[in-house]
Amino acid sequence: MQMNKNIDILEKAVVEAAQKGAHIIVTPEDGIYGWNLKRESIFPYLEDIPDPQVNWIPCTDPQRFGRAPVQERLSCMAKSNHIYVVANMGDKKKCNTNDPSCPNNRYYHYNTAVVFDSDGKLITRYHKYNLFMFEEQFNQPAEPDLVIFDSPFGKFGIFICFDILFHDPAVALVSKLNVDTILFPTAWMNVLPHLSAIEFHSAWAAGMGVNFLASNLHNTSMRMTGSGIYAPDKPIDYYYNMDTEDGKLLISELNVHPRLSPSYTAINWTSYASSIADLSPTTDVFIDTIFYDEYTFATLVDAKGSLSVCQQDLCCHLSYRMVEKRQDEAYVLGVFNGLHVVEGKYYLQICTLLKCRSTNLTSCGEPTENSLTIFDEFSLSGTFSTSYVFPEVLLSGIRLAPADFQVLSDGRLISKSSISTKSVLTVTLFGRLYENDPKEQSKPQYNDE
Ligand SMILES: NC(=O)CCCC[C@@H]1SC[C@@H]2NC(=O)N[C@@H]21
Repeated sequence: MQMNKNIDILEKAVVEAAQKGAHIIVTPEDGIYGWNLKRESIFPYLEDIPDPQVNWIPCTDPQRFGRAPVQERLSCMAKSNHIYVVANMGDKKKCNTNDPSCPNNRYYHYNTAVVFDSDGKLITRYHKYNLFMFEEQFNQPAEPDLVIFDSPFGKFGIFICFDILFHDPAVALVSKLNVDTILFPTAWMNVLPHLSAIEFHSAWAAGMGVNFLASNLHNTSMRMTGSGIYAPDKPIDYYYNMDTEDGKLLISELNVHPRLSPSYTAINWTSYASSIADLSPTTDVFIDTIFYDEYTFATLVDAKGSLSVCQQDLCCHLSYRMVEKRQDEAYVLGVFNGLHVVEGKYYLQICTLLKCRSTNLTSCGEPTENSLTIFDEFSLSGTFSTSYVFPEVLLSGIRLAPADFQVLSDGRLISKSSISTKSVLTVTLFGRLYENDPKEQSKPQYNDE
């Protein structure tokens, strides 16, 4: 009954999307079974989801693999509206005591993304690999699955929420399997200045050169808002709303093969910064934290200038010009080159220009949402030792800046002339050095019921 209430909401969106001509719809993580569930309490919400190779249309043969009311309903929704439906649900897989990892209740529980094609056939099943904290109700699969499917509208890959911060399966889907579009159910809590949903997801699409369909839950009390339809060169449409509890259906048209579009060029992220003759770091620096990481910062003292800050082999370089140096706002250039260890371990290389929460420099890196300073121009680059760099630009009021910046093939993130009418909050090159990640993420495996 509870899951049907949630599916009723999703169904309205599916019907509207289909009526408006959409070919595929993505719905959010946790959108059907909900929240605050432990291993024992989630069990009744799980279904056995078969390997899609069985060629099954649950809508027409609902009992073939036992009771499967969620799969039956999703399949019928896809079939009757003639649209691909992507949803998140729970899978259960029986195991036995010969398997030392088999949980006490003899079932593995998986956080799972399913796709039904427009005939209602189950065509993919993906088990989330990188579980976030608070997901003790689920098990991590033994290996990351690279789940893809072909359709008349391009080649798709799928992963879920926290997966986006890691190499497998997210990066491998693009670099090894060349997918055009990522399907991304998520339940994303926003963290400024670098991990707000619309900011980071659009940057990942740009850095990886793919279309990205991000469907987030909308729950402002949990800082969850921010869905988007992103192309590599710009966000096509997005929704961010911390003022009301209203969700929104986003519908857009995308290039089926974004990397074939003339605007797409491969980027050498190190080239420009490495070529600057005088990249001697600014001497007047200070240390402060952003989301538990210790950054080295230098202040933008004048209305225009050039600054460099370094941590080990990562040097970040900024040239900028402000319309006016406001006395009531402070901006800094920051660098972080190290292992992030809170809520998961991942190695970051970050260059960032950001507005401090107040003119007190101890506030730099603390979340802040608004600014008044206008830049005529900026150019940010870094000596990255990774090719995985995600370019973020966030404007005052948590808005994206689709037409106001570009990334040059030598790795510079530069403003376009239109930036001089907007107030900038953060400009960031968010790099991930996957090869420096610890092999084991030391995640607890929850075995108790
Ligand atoms: N549902 C998930 O898999 C987790 C959401 C990811 C949240 C991102 S990752 C690190 C940051 N911490 C947060 O609270 N939000 C950000």
